[in-house]
Amino acid sequence: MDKLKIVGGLPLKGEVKIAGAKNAALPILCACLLTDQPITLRNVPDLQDVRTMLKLLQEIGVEVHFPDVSDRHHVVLNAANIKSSEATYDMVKTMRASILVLGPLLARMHSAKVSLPGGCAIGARPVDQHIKGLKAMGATIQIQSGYIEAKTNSPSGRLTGAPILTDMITVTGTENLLMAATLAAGTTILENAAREPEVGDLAELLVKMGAKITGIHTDRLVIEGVEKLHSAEHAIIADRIEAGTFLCAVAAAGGEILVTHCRPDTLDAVIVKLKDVGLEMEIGPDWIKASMKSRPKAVNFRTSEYPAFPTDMQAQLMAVNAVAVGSSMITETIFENRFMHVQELNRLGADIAIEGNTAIAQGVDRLSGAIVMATDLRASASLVIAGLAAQGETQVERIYHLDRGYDRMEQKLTLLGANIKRVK
Ligand SMILES: CC(=O)N[C@H]1[C@@H](OP(=O)(O)OP(=O)(O)OC[C@H]2O[C@@H](n3ccc(=O)[nH]c3=O)[C@H](O)[C@@H]2O)O[C@H](CO)[C@@H](O)[C@@H]1O
Ligand SMILES: C=C(OP(=O)(O)O)C(=O)O
Repeated sequence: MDKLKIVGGLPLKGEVKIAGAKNAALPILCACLLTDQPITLRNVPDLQDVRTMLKLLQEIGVEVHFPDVSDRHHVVLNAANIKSSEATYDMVKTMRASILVLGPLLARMHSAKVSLPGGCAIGARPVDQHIKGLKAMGATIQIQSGYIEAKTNSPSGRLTGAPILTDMITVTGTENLLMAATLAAGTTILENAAREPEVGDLAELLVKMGAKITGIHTDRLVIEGVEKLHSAEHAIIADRIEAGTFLCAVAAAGGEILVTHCRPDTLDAVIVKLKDVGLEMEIGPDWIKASMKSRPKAVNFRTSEYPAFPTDMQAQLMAVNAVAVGSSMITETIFENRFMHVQELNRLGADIAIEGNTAIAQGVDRLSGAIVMATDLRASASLVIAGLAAQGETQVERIYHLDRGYDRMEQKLTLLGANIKRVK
């Protein structure tokens, strides 16, 4: 298993180019299932979850073509010949986002069989709202031997548009129902829809494919179903979580970096907190110049749905608080078990205690390198940030979690002057 060795204490300096968003790429790759015509995608991040999704789509019968073999960010997908409507346990267990094939397969093929995702390190993460919404659209759904078995019932085979109000805001739930609704007969109204920029990016691609959607980027999506969707081209939106991760890295380790190819307008809540931390930022339309000349100041924050502070940035900003002047309270409201990094940060010398869904961090002068274990994707990123700020050598083990969601993180950090190496 690969690990990362980091010798910390060096300030970061240079330019870093942000990749396309994992959480937009995954649903957008699944959207190709909605049509028998090719979908051309650019700015696709080259990371493990995308490779897993492409493999799953190939198993289903999608042709995956890289027009330039040396460029994995430009992909053409063609789902003209779907041969299976199944996502197996083996695929779903490695990546929960595999559930995103359910809505499109059901809408286009009129049946689908998708393994029920289990819980994961950060929480139980049920998919009851996905199922409830598809049932409201006329699907019959049974849970059989760990699989969601879904089929449509109408004589035409199409789902039926319906009003759907989810019990909570769910990102992939909104995406699954949105994709299913594009091919349903009649109008679907998704109330309490997630407003994450990645949902908006998916909706924008669907409109390019011929879908009729209004209310994009709001919590009320109205979808008038059409009989067929068609070919389209789309560039995936920049990854706001990757950009935020590099901003936290410079806030913790010090230095001056230029973050390019990003979307600062999707990072408002993160930028507000990083300003309070003391990170100086100059912000352009698609770049952020960030410099940190002193020790960070501790900030309280609370995660919530977009546009509030994202849960996917909680662990990284906690690493900044770990080395900040003062104490902070960090409240996680989205997932019930997203503090697995606390114990590992404490192994590096941090002073963080957990009380219910709140972590209380007393900033320390310095962390000192140690062997730590990554437990999930963003926990890994927070350990890398802490390792960059720590004195001495840190080894981050189990970085397959990190590889799921970051496109070449250690190469990018090396270009910024960090001493970081992947060890096989
Ligand atoms: C691939 C992808 O885009 N992943 C993101 C997506 O995950 P994901 O879409 O899985 O997260 P959700 O927005 O669905 O989850 C939000 C909360 O709702 C609960 N819930 C959700 C659905 C459901 O049917 N029942 C239910 O109880 C979940 O357990 C969680 O507590 O949004 C999360 C919240 O911003 C992010 O951390 C993930 O990075
Ligand atoms: C939790 C995350 O991803 P996923 O939903 O794919 O597990 C994440 O990106 O931080």
